This record gives sequence, structure tokens and C-alpha cells, in this order.
Amino acid sequence: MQEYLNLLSQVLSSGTEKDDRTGTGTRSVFGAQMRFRLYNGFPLLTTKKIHWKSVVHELLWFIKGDTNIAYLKENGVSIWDEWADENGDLGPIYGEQWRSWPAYPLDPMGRLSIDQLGDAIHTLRTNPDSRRIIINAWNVGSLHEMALAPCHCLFQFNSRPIAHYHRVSLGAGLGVVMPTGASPDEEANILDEAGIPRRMLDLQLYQRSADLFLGVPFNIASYSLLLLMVAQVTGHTPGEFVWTGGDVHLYLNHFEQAREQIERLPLFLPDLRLNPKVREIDDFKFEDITLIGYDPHPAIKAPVAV
Ligand SMILES: Nc1nc(=O)c2c([nH]1)NC[C@@H]1CN(c3ccc(C(=O)N[C@@H](CCC(=O)O)C(=O)O)cc3)CN21
Ligand SMILES: O=c1ccn([C@H]2C[C@H](O)[C@@H](COP(=O)(O)O)O2)c(=O)[nH]1
Repeated sequence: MQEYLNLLSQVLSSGTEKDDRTGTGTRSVFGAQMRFRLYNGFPLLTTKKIHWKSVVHELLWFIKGDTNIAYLKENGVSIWDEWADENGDLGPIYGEQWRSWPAYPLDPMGRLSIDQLGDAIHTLRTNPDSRRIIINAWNVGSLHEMALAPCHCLFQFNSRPIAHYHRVSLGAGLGVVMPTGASPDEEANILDEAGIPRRMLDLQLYQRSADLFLGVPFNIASYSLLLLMVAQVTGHTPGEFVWTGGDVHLYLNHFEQAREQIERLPLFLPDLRLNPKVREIDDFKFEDITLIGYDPHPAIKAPVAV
């Protein structure tokens, strides 16, 4: 996670000060990228403690297509409270766009809405070389109904073959058959005769606006977890998560916290285990996701800009 600390330093030392919607003020750079190889450990920040339960429940909530904070509250997650209306609604944010993007007037297949995540998984199983495996939350016609315009607004999956010798070592090392929800025909495309994945899965996110101290550590963990989950249900080995940021900023009232963090030494990354029995993205439950060996530096408090 040294890359994250480098980006914190870069924004502090060479960012431009600018005003923002919240009235807090930021120092910001435009355009940045970080890459995380998921086979080197799960990229959950170790230089401050991240509230992991919030990351997992928020992602499961997106996957459910839910946009009301009731589920989050039942599970002790408060990160969306400030933006919800009196009924707990946030408007058609991430969950709704991922799972039921409205298809008007009528889609050629007769659908009223499009399950982008379901379609992405189907394409990864049936046509993994596709360069069109994109999930977009930036629904221009619906932005005005959303409590907050999507920050992590578009992501793309990339599936690539694994070199033969690499596959052999994976097979020797793991000796497992990747579970997938695919049909036997589809499975033959995905797994070799020994049941070893033929391919590796990458995910790149475009985040148009990035609260580097509070939001980004959550966003990295959340999309890395999503990549592992989709890899499992499509029979891929997890590859790289690529984070790309637009306006990457530190709020003026996060400088002290950022400096404190930069002085800390990164520790060993934790491991993440998914219950291998889960074969469909909708079947993951909180208990199926286990973080192992997370032993970070203490949390650092910071006010959230609303
Ligand atoms: N300014 C801003 N930054 C964000 O990161 C952000 C928004 N607004 N609005 C919508 C969502 C909500 N997200 C949030 C909101 C709050 C925290 C936060 O306060 N985190 C604390 C405590 C987390 C907890 O206890 O669950 C932290 O120390 O990480 C993190 C992400 C990410 N998003
Ligand atoms: O997942 C998220 C959600 C939000 N943010 C941050 C980025 C900005 O600081 C604010 C959004 O304000 P805008 O004026 O709409 O850009 O929330 C994040 O980093 N990650």
C-alpha cells in the first residue's frame, strides 16, 4: 500500500487548492493511478484501521441493488446516513444502476431494466475476450434524482489467458477446482482438463472524485473484494485491481491525519478467503467473506465533508 501513501504525499506537496461543493476546501491533483496485484495480499490499508464490516456490508448492499439505508443500519453501518432522506432513501444510486439500469423505451430483448452486473458475469463466462465488459453508474438522465452523483462511476473487467507454466504451478499449488455457476459447456471454456482456471481477471475503476483520506481506502477494498467475488463465480484467478482517479483530493481538515499516516510503516497485508461453495454473485453472505491476519495501526478520526 506504499502507492497509496505516495499519492497522499503527492497531493499534499503538489496539489492545487480549490473550493468544492461542500464548502470545506481541498488540495487536489487531476488524474492518478494505483495498481494492486491481488495475489500479493488483500489491499486493505494497514497504516490506519479500516472499519471492514462497513466495506463488506456496503458492497453486499450494492450487489442486492438496494438504495435504502435500512439494511446498512440493521448491520451497524452508518457511512451513508448523512445523505439519506427521512425514509432512508438515496435515490437511484449505485445498486439500482448496477442491477436495474432503466431500459427505455423498450430494449430489443424486451427488458424493462438491465442487470449490468449479471450481464458482465454472463459475458465473462461466455465471451471472456470481450472488451465491452463495463458497468456504468453514471446514468446522466437520473443524476438529479440521486442523493450524491456516483463517485466511483465506471468499471471494466478484463479477462486474459494465464501462461501454461503459470497454470501448472497454480494447479500444483492449489489443487482445486474453481467452483463456477456456469453450464458444463461454459465451464470447459473457463477451466482446463485439470479444473485449473485458464484465465485471470482484472478490474479497472474510474473514480471521478476521490476523497483520498476517507473514501479511497474503502473504495480500494470494496472493488478488490468485488473482483475476488466475480473471479470466483466465473472461474478466474484474481489478477490486478487498477484504480484510476479523476479529481483526487485531500480535504483541508484532513491534512494532519494524512501526515500522521505517511509517517507510519506499512504492515503485512491480510488475506481474504471466500467460501468456495458460493457459485453465484447473489448468494454471497457476510459469513462467506473472511478476512485473515488484519493487524493494522490504530484508526485515525477525520470529519466527513457532506
Ligand atoms: N466527503 C465524502 N467522502 C466520502 O468518502 C463519501 C462521501 N462524502 N459521501 C458518500 C460516501 C460515504 N462514504 C464514506 C462516508 C464516511 C466514511 C467515514 O467516516 N469513515 C470513517 C469511519 C468509518 C466507520 O466507522 O464505519 C473512517 O475512519 O474510515 C467513509 C466513507 C464514502 N463516500
Ligand atoms: O465512494 C465514494 C463516495 C464519495 N467520495 C467522495 C468524493 C468527494 O469528496 C465526495 C463527493 O462530492 P462531489 O462534489 O460529488 O464530487 O465524496 C469518495 O471518495 N468515495
